[in-house]
Parts: sequence; structure tokens; C-alpha cells
Amino acid sequence: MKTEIHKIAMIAHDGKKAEMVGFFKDHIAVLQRMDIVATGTTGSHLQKAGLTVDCKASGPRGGDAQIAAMIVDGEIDAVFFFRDPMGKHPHEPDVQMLMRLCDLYDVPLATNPAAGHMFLAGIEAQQEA
Ligand SMILES: O=C(CO)COP(=O)(O)O
Repeated sequence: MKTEIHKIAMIAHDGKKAEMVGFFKDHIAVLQRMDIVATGTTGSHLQKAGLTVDCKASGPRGGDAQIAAMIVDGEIDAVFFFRDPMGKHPHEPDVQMLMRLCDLYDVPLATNPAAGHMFLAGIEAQQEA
């Protein structure tokens, strides 16, 4: 696992987008120092909330797959993917692929806000050290 986190991916299913924006607001200081890539609709929510984000395609139109390719290329240090466990997603194979590649390439993957808070607490502690 990479110990320094510079570039992260942020992705949220529709039922989790409000939580993703709240999460961003809770951690605005540390997140603003990172390069952030996001799936399309998640990214536009984050942009509206004030974050500079590189927006890929919307998830159902291949955005998860684009971010998965970046993981293969070693371009992503951590993924925050707030999944909606109650939703059905037409691009579920892409979602599974992205998560599999996180495991294959040992990229930290937070699938809910509680894990995300712990990740960022760890990153903040590293940056202060
Ligand atoms: O569907 C998603 C993740 O699988 C998220 O995509 P959007 O951010 O474009 O809604």
C-alpha cells in the first residue's frame, strides 16, 4: 500500500450523494489539498459544494470503469466509494470490477462514511507528522 495519499477517487451512488457532500464538508481542509477524480454526477455535486474535481463519465455510462483503469495505471492512492446497499445499479459489473481492482492493486477502499472518516484521520495524522 502507498503510504502517501495525493490522488483520490470519490464516488457515491445516488442514495449516498448527500452523505458524500456532508463527508466532504467535514474534511474540507484535507480534501482541498488532494487531487480528486470523481464519477460524473458525484463530481458535479462536489464541485457545487466548492471542491475542485476532475469529473469522469457518470457511473452508469462508464465512469467507474474509467476510474478502474486509473487504478490499474497506478494513478489513484485511495478510493472513497459510498455504495448504496439498498439500490440496484445497471452497471453493477463495473462496480464489482472497480472494487476487485482495488483489492488486486492494494488500493485502500472506503465504502461508507465511517470508513472514510477513519481513512482521512489517518491521512491527516500522517501529514501532521
Ligand atoms: O454510479 C455510480 C457509481 O457506481 C456513481 O456515478 P455518478 O457519480 O455519475 O452518479
